[in-house]
Amino acid sequence: MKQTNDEFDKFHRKPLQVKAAQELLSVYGKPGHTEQISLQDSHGRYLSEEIQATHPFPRFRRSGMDGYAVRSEDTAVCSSDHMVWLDVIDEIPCGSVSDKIITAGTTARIMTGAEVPEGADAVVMLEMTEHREYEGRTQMGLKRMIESGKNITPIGFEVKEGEVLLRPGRRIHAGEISVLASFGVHQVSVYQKPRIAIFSTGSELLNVDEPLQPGKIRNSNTYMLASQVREAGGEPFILDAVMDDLPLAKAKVEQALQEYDAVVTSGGVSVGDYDIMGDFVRSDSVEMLYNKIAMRPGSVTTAAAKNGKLLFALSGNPGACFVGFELFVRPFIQRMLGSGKPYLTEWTALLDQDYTKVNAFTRYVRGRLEARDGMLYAIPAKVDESSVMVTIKDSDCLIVIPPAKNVTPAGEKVKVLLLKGNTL
Ligand SMILES: Nc1nc2c(c(=O)[nH]1)N[C@H]1C(S)=C(S)[C@@H](COP(=O)(O)OP(=O)(O)OC[C@H]3O[C@@H](n4cnc5c(N)ncnc54)[C@H](O)[C@@H]3O)O[C@H]1N2
Ligand code: MOO
Ligand SMILES: [Mg+2]
Repeated sequence: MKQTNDEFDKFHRKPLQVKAAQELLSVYGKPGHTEQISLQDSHGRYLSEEIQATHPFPRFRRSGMDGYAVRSEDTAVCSSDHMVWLDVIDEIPCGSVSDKIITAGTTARIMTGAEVPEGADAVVMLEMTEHREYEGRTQMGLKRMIESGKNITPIGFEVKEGEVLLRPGRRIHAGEISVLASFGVHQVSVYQKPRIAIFSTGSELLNVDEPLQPGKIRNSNTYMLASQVREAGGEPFILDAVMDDLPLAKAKVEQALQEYDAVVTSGGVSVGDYDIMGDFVRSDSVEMLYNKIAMRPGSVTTAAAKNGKLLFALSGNPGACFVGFELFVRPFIQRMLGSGKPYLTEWTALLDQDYTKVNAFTRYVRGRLEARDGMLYAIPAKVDESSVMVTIKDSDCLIVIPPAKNVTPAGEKVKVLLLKGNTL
């Protein structure tokens, strides 16, 4: 399905479907190098090793309550008018192991989390018991029958020995950290963060710390992309923006392609006189993969390869730049991190209101998800033009509107791609 450079010119581009373009890219970005880091530093990183349970968890019969370890059969005759008294033969704080065996007529005081002593098969809550000193012995009294197993967490209740707990490519969050800590994995093997070079093209761009000048704007795409790279699990390297100057951009991209795992640029991919990235990918310097996608925003989203590395030349329009990253760059980064699910998670929702724009291409409309009356609604942003920046921040999904000649009505089932909380 790959197209050659000659099949394209600036104005006659052959649009690829999003899926086809994603497939074309999918041969790039194999899981990369790994490194060992400390458990404390592993939050947000991607595991590169399989974690198996080296022991059952819990590893011993664990008391779930502060109370008394008993033999349930000793309590069989308990009732509201018959108190059974048991001799207290030990006290077991958490972290200690009793060397006593609970035999008929005896019990041991035990704390939550402590190992239940041999002989006992249940734990009685402290609040259910009474106490006395009787003929020089400390005794616990009980009026309720306790069934076997009560308040004891059995060995291996959570995890059996040898069970696979985490697989390579799993992003490490609080729950994973807890597993790693529990099994003593203090040095964690993770994939190195893919190193992604980012730069914007455009003579109109000012640095964020520069005062505004007539006709110019501050460069927001570079920082937005850097943030998206981080979110996707990569490490962004922000290079200085370049003016609309082809030789300059060419030198910069070629250099960056050697030094980084991939290069992401924004701007200059349309048909304008100064759209130099479009000219660059058509040059012999790189192998163009596509320069038109059947989608909106970002129809001019472009990609090229050189020596097995990828250049993602995204549109300069902020909305198109954002979507282009999520659909094409993010999966590449995710693949390098061993992720089995590199693409945004897809759900189905009901369109909250009529979507009136029509198009021959599939639209990825920024929007918000809301749950009402047990149904999930997708609410398109009020303004979703490709050139609009400010509503990106209010979006937690992309609503997929297939090519439509007419209004897409409220209540229609639509696919939504989750932008947040998409990690498992
Ligand atoms: N005659 C045509 N004109 C345009 C077409 C077309 O098909 N025929 N397509 C339009 C569409 S759709 C898009 S999308 C844009 C794509 O533009 P480029 O990718 O070439 O991007 P630029 O021309 O460089 O910039 C577009 C827009 O974005 C602003 N921009 C650029 N870089 C940044 C940045 N780093 N931070 C913030 N904003 C940025 C730039 O100032 C422009 O306003 O082309 C349409 N035109
Ligand atoms: O590339 Mo433009 O963003 O399709 O609208
Ligand atoms: Mg342009």
